[in-house]
Amino acid sequence: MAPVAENGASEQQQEAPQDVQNGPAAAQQQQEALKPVKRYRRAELDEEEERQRQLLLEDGEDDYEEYVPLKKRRQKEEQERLARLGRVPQPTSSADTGGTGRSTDDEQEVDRRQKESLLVLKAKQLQEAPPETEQERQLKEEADIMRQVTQKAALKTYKELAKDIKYTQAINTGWRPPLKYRLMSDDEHQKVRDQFYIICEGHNLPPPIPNFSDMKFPPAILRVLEGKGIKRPTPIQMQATPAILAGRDIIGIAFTGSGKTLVFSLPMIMAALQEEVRMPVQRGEGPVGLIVCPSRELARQTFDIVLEYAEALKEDGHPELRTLLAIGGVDMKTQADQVRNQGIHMVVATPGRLKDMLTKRRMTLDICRYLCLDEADRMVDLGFEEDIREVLSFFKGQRQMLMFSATMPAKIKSFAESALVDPVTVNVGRAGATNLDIIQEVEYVKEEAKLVYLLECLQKTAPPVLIFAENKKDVDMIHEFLLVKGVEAVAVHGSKDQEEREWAIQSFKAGQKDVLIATDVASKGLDFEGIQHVVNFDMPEEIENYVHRIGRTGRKGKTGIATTFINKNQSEHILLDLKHLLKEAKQRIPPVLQALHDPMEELAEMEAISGTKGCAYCGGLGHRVTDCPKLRADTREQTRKQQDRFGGTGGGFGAEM
Ligand SMILES: Nc1ncnc2c1ncn2[C@@H]1O[C@H](COP(=O)(O)OP(=O)(O)OP(=O)(O)O)[C@@H](O)[C@H]1O
Repeated sequence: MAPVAENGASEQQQEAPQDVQNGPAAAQQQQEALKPVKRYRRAELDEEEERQRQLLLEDGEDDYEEYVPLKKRRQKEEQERLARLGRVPQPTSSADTGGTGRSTDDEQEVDRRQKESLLVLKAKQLQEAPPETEQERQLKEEADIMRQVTQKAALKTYKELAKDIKYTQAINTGWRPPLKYRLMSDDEHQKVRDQFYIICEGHNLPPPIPNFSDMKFPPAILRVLEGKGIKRPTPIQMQATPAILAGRDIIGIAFTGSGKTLVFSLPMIMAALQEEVRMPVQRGEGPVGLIVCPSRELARQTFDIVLEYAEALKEDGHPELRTLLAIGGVDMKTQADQVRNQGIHMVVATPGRLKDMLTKRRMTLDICRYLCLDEADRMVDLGFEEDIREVLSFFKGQRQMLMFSATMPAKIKSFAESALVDPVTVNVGRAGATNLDIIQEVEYVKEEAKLVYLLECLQKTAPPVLIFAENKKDVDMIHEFLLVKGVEAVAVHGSKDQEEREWAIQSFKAGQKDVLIATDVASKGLDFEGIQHVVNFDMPEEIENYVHRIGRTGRKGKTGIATTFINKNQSEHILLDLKHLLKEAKQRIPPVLQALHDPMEELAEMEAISGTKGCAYCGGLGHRVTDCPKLRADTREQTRKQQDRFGGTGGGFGAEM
């Protein structure tokens, strides 16, 4: 007897007596219903499956693939393999052989293979595979290295990490491009990008807008821009400003002097204004927007710019926007009082002081929704990564995050991407490329002849001139020498106190001093008016620093000269990087660099296959990541730090025992 369905049948049986009263047809239907519902037997199920399959095929689903058990699949594959080798495959199952059993070598081979573990099979496969070429091996090695160096904890708050909070949409600012841009097609927007060499990545790209008034800035801001002779946006401003105004997270890469500061400062001012109008910032509150810079000098410069635009807005009757400069070397109490007494809208800070103020509860990021890391890669290089991570943990909700620099090696880019929500990358020129408005001259000068030759070099152009040296000691030595020779010179480096640093920069900016001698502290982001000539008293150890140093000239479309002294004290690596930069910028390559053996010439093919030019770690064009001196130095430094943490090289747990 067929099995009875447990629920369905019994319910139908209960309802039956009422329905029988409704005539013969109904009675017959009822009889059917009264039949016990049977469970399908296996054979019937197979028939049913076959029927469904036929139906699917009739419906045009002709990509149906019959399920074949793994064992059968392996046998089939093996037969095909043997057939390819020219050996006649034998039937393998007892069914196929008519129950004669397995007798041939091939069958035994198949049997043995089926019993082999996946690991053994994989090892055999590898043995059978064609040998790896040297290029393939190196590319794999490079990929491994990059995977290791980019595997860092994501830039997120502790709460976001703990609760696995992921933001998927950009912040809604309410800003939209004017209608005429919204009516334009994507192709039309792309034409504008192509015209200005703007390379953009990301979803739903906002349009490039080639004038400031269409970005909907208030008249006060347009007036200040015009007063500074800033009439048309530069390519990075054209594309990145609308994207930021629309609330998007951004990685902005453009050559030195291309106007990146305005790209992130103006939208921050607009965000602060919007917030103040919506709900005025009270005592103890703020900031709404935050810009973090790697040096005090750069923070002050950005702060001054923000102040100027905020003042102009106030003059035009907009609410007051208060801005705080939070940098080391200045009394923290004054900075904290400003927050406590009035509340602030915007902060421009260096990472150390910012972290201090937050941990000491002198300021919160409770209402902060805008964060920009200027010279982001340099900040990570300078060891501020952990400070930034800590600062981030003070945010209470989603923030719009922006990262800018002229150099952005792949390792930083992928690290940055971990923090950004649906980001837009705006690239104008290759990251790490030099500004083409700079004439780069490289001269071989013996160490002992450098000072004398420097004096001669200063004759190349009129002041102001900037001189860079790697070491503080050299900066002091050059400074003294020039003062003795009657040159109006000032000097800046990290060991000078804050007052001295500020005075030197201000007097040089104001044109009271002709020459500024500095370590790399002054190389990133500082915007000095009309520098004609940058002299590199030595070649920096990292090629990115060279790009930033010489980028102090050739700004605002003016041409500048950069002279770099090299000699045998420089490593071949950095000289090769330099040679490639000069080549890329179509500059004269001096014979001493021409003569260098260049391994990259042999690796040109690999560059084409991998699509990565030069080193993915530091951005140098003269070597690959497998040969990167910076990576080696960073690894050494990391090991040293780890050893320190565990009690020094000879100490640690071992020493305690
Ligand atoms: N659209 C513009 N037209 C003309 N000048 C501009 C424009 N935008 C900015 N500037 C001016 O160009 C100079 C360089 O700008 P900024 O310092 O922002 O460059 P940057 O890209 O940040 O350079 P760096 O990479 O060296 O930091 C500034 O003096 C600024 O006032």
